[in-house]
Amino acid sequence: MSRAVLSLGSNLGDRLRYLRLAVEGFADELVAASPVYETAPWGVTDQPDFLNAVLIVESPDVDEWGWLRRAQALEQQAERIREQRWGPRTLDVDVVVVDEVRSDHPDLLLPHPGTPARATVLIPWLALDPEAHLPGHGPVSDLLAALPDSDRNDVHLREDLTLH
Ligand SMILES: Nc1ncnc2c1ncn2[C@@H]1O[C@H](COP(=O)(O)OP(=O)(O)OP(=O)(O)O)[C@@H](O)[C@H]1O
Ligand SMILES: Nc1nc2c(c(=O)[nH]1)N=C(CO)CN2
Repeated sequence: MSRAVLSLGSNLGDRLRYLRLAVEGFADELVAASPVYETAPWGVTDQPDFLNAVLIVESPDVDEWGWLRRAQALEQQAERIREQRWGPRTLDVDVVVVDEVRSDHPDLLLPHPGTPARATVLIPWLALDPEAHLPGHGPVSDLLAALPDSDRNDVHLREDLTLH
């Protein structure tokens, strides 16, 4: 049995449709889906706003590499073209954590190294699991509290949008 936290992001085309495509792709393993958030872009800031959300998925048959393969297959289905690091995309599915697994393989870094600094991941994750902790880093609520106000203020709940 493995349980993973996946982060979803889209800032091109019909953003909600792409996030829903990911949810449908994980329908058999879905434990919980977060609310949808509209977020200002970090990294490359000169690009459209993102929709971001987090899923918790669980399966007896899928290990961490299996979750990565599944994530990448869904990105492909979303006609994702990889052009620019941190640039616009129809669908980004990152594996944030898988249980307590640590990996320093460049194709699968676990926990995902961007997580502690990304309010766009921490806020939706906390909405699903207020007790969440990031292996090696501690409570997700503490990580979020350590970020600048401006990062938290860039993440806006979209109560009018749902993932299913
Ligand atoms: N935990 C992980 N989840 C998803 N992809 C990962 C992970 N760790 C390493 N990778 C690798 O990252 C590459 C994908 O990078 P991608 O283009 O999605 O980066 P990005 O989304 O622009 O940046 P970031 O990874 O910082 O969010 C793939 O080669 C993938 O194997
Ligand atoms: N707000 C926001 N900004 C981003 C995001 C994202 O998911 N949300 N993903 C990026 C590349 O992984 C780059 N910048």
